[in-house]
Amino acid sequence: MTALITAEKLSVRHGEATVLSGVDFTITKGEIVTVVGPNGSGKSTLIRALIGLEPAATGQVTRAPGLVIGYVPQKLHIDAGLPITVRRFLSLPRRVSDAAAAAALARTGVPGLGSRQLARLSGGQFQRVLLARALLTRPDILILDEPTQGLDQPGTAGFYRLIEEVRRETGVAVLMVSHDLHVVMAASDRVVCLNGHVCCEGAPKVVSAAPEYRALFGLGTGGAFALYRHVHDHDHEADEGHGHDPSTPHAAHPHHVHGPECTHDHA
Ligand SMILES: Nc1ncnc2c1ncn2[C@@H]1O[C@H](COP(=O)(O)OP(=O)(O)OP(=O)(O)O)[C@@H](O)[C@H]1O
Repeated sequence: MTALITAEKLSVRHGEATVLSGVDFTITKGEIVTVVGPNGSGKSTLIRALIGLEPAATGQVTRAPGLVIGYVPQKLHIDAGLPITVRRFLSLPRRVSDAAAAAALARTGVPGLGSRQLARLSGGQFQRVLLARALLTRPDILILDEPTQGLDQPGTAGFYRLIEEVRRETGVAVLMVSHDLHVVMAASDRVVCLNGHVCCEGAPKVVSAAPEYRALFGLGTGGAFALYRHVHDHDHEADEGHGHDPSTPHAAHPHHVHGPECTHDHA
């Protein structure tokens, strides 16, 4: 397995505050990994540190040589008064041919939008245009910070299906931050739960086979809430032996599934 990005014992500080501590993380070629966790748990910070936009206070981040990253940030403010068409936007910062632009828009399910004003797109169309622009760089890894924010449920499910198709066709790895817990569980190879440190991680299919998972996810939004209320009742000290190796995922132990109650520190 080729590691594209690896973090070892990564800590990140914002001023006096330690936002992330002791994070070990790896994503390999073609994997879809989703980071979940409560607001302020450091998800965007982790993404930015992995890309190199935030310095590590301690530990280190290693990226494969020549790695091409297609990054879609959490917030991209487009001034409603800024006259820019989708076609021109796709050529920023690097010019792409009309054929390539049209193909990328078709691939992401928004063919023929090229002449539209960027500021006038719907939320779902805009996310697909952002994805099209990221794909035009032929990335080894797509990094998407809450790509379905503001989309309705069908829009969200459709976006994840698209990501999966693109991965299948191109072999691109995908690292996402998401709050859409139901879809995340269905659409990710691996889920990492963050709360200042990695609380738990593992293959969703292992988690989804567990009765505890069904109790959490079979209840509509109640299930999602239950996930966030979960009491993290195990001792991390006792876990040190298997750490966060995805081959022995925390998620193999259903009671390890997620939750802000896992507020204790590894340090
Ligand atoms: N540039 C910054 N300067 C100071 N503090 C920051 C900065 N960026 C983020 N923080 C703080 O770091 C913590 C983690 O923020 P981060 O955006 O990584 O969380 P998140 O898990 O992505 O949250 P959300 O789900 O709300 O998007 C928060 O307490 C936030 O206030």
